[in-house]
Amino acid sequence: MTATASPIDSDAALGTPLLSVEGLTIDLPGHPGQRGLVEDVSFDLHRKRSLALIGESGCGKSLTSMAILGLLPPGLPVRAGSVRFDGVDLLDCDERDLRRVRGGPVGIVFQEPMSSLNPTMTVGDQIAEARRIHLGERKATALRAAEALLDRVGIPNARQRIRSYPHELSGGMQQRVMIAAAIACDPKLVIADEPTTALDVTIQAEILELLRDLRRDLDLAVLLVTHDLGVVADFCDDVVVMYAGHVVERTSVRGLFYEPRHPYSSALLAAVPQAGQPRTRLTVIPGRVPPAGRFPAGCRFQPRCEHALPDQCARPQPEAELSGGHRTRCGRVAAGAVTLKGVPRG
Ligand SMILES: Nc1ncnc2c1ncn2[C@@H]1O[C@H](COP(=O)(O)OP(=O)(O)OP(=O)(O)O)[C@@H](O)[C@H]1O
Repeated sequence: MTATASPIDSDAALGTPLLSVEGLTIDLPGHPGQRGLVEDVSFDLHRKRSLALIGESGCGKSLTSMAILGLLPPGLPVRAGSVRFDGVDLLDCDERDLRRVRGGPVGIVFQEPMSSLNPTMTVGDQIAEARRIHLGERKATALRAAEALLDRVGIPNARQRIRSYPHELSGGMQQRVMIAAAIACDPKLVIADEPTTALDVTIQAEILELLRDLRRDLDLAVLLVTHDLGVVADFCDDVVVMYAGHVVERTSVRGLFYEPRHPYSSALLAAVPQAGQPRTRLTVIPGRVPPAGRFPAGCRFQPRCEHALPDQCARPQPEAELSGGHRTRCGRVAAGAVTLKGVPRG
């Protein structure tokens, strides 16, 4: 695995972020004000860049991405924070305003296309409907655009395929339709939550390639939710590592792979097989992510961390900024008491 993304860019050089999540906190239902499902999550995504939200299952990646567009399941309250997109705080928007954002300036691609596509409408009508709502196009114009979009995302015989229903397409083709719908109204940002996880490995690579081309051609910013570090290395510029609802590290992809600054990130990297390295036993992170409601005080990774000091790590760990905008939520790393291993260079 190679981290090919750009070196760490300073926030100042990149200008105002397109998306800025600040202090996002989501309560565990029935436990207001306690250790949240997602707590004090902050990150910036700049125009034309791609940022990965990574972490093991249950770390809060999906809740964070759903909260951005007001799509949290009912009963999950956002206690605090802001989500500024293009200057507007989406947490202050009502449902009507959010509908204008979703599928318009922000496209969404979910893991399971079948649960997002309408099974009773042809794929052409679904894409055309988005253009009619968001861009005010007439039906015939919108259908022509839908055909061009299906062609753009690599669906053969687009003229015929606009009349297909989702169940008549393979999983990979359905995901291409989802992507066509996501880019239908000239978005600035696409949020993709595990877009390739449900697909065969060969199809996964094709879908990632498609997303990469679209990102370049359409100047898109992409927020990618994934637990696949290979995808992160191939596709992303920046990365936010989440653990048990906290952001534990924020950096460039290069920063993460070569100079991780949180023991959890370093442990994640050690658990990935390295091509070209002699076969050795893979390191496993002992234990598992604590269930919601059982998060420990202070550093939530502390019970699984080989570098933890019980007294110190049970205290709150504020995020510390290191050189080049690299941020960690480990007080021991920030103080220089712990040195961590990344992947070998070369
Ligand atoms: N509706 C809900 N009510 C209570 N807890 C929930 C609800 N939805 C999610 N959670 C909990 O919130 C935590 C974060 O879930 P989330 O789906 O964001 O994790 P994730 O990192 O995206 O995991 P995965 O990779 O498996 O999708 C988990 O502990 C989950 O059990």
